[in-house]
Amino acid sequence: MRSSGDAPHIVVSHVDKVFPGAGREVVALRDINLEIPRGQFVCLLGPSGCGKSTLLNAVAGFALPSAGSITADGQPVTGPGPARGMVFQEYALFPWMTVADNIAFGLEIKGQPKADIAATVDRLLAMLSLGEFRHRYPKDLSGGMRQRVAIARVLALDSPIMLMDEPFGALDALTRRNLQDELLRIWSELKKTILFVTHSIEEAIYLADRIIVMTYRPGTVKRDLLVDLPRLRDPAAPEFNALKRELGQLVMEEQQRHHNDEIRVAAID
Ligand SMILES: Nc1ncnc2c1ncn2[C@@H]1O[C@H](COP(=O)(O)OP(=O)(O)OP(=O)(O)O)[C@@H](O)[C@H]1O
Repeated sequence: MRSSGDAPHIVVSHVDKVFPGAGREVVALRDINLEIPRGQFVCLLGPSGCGKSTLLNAVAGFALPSAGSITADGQPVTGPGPARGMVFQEYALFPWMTVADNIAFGLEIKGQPKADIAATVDRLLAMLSLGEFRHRYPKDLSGGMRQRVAIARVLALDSPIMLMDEPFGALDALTRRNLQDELLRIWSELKKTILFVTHSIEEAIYLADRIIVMTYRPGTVKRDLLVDLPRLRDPAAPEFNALKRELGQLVMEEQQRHHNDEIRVAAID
């Protein structure tokens, strides 16, 4: 028998998600089955519209599946819960709160003692190199700094699972790489399970233990592959490039289907 430590941390079982539409419904997900072990870094990869965010939101509990089931940290997902922290592309910070207060917010809601909250905030400010910015407001920060605060805010809650929806999509290339490296450092230190949405093939190969390539409408698992390259990975290395070519082909096929679908819909309208 397996101990709970060996049980998959996230289980997605026969999940469908159908959005009703005027005239035509959208099958965003069809029969998704995934078992994600504790501590694995998984990227969901695919072109726009293939259901990556829909799947992430289903695991988060924001939008439940039309059919099938999801368990996370051993519990059925029936809504958002403390085991699953979410980082969005749009930083989702409170603009009227300082950096430190944004990080402290969730802990205050939980009613933690003030001294514990202060200690956690100090630790996270240091971990994400935000010490100098603790009294600043989000509007006075760069996009990269805001995203550091968003990550710190989720880490404050100590969720074993981090769900990340294109968190670095709006950042310039250098800031993005910098935050990818920070995330890898934090992940290896804190041993979180991460489900990370991206449409960047390079980002997926740079970060993930495992890449799930999704198909466009209906969203299904097209390829589920393990990335067996040592970290930190070198995007110029031949093995990295070989994988990039292989995944590029898969993603392009789905992009083409997306394109054809748009032409078909435009012709009907
Ligand atoms: N609330 C909704 N109502 C109707 N259709 C929706 C809704 N949310 C998503 N969809 C549709 O479901 C499909 C999957 O969308 P989803 O946002 O999950 O894709 P994605 O892969 O995350 O794309 P992107 O990278 O553009 O965010 C799309 O065709 C989208 O139009």
